[in-house]
Amino acid sequence: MVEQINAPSAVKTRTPVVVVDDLHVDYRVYVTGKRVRNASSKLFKRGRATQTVHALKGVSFTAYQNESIGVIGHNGSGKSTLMRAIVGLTPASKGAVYASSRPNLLGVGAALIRDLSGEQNIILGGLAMGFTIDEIEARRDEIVEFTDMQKFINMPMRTYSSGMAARLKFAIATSRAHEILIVDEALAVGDKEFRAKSEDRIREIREAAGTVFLVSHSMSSIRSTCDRVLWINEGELVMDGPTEEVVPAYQESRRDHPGKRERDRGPGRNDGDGDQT
Ligand SMILES: Nc1ncnc2c1ncn2[C@@H]1O[C@H](COP(=O)(O)OP(=O)(O)OP(=O)(O)O)[C@@H](O)[C@H]1O
Repeated sequence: MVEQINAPSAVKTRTPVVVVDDLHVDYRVYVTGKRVRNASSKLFKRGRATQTVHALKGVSFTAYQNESIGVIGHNGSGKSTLMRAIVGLTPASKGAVYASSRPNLLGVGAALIRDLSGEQNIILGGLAMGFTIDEIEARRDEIVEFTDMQKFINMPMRTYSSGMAARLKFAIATSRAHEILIVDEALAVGDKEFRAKSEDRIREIREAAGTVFLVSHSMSSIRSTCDRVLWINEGELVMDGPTEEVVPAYQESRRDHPGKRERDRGPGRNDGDGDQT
């Protein structure tokens, strides 16, 4: 599927890789201990009532090959839900997601084992991503070098800090070429130097004809990595456009609502107000 875009001097072609069409996601949450009416006996009895959280309310956009798309919005706005729906981990209540190939949510986390060493986890994570032992062996040195944890690579992962574990996870997951890669806050726990390296790698993936979604509260990461930004607010896509337009509009809205800035502050996160690391 190729969309033709008319330009004044030439006809440019862009290849859509993800189409999100009027996507709605509802979560049903049990409210424990709430009294619900028993219809047959007309008596009240203790039971479990459900409440619906309408996390996404009709989001639509098209992502194209070679784009690096930032996804921003304050806590609980629906960013992760959108990413999980794109990958297929969270079902749509209404609407649909179409993708030209299977999108990958960064994280071989589920495959990694805390009692194994970093080295053993590289093999395990590589196998989980479909590499053969020979292919893993060929990438091993580059993965270790990327983590910059040569001294710790034979120690059990349970001895790693959250930042070290995130480095290893990022290095393993991005050792493979991805057509559609989703990075959800993976950079938040890294230090400044690692974040810069990770951002370079995201750019490399994009240059190799990949499409990258980066969910982040760090406007500096978004600015240095993304050419387009989706701003999600209360489950709705409020703005979709060039980074240099969407980020200032988002920051301006937060200046008007300082309470949101406090809510978004969390460990390792930036609140989008500036270019902190
Ligand atoms: N598994 C779940 N069950 C019920 N409600 C959920 C679940 N996951 C998310 N929600 C709700 O859906 C809404 C959107 O959450 P989501 O995690 O997508 O937000 P987010 O923008 O990624 O937030 P953050 O920036 O804090 O990571 C929130 O109201 C949240 O409470």
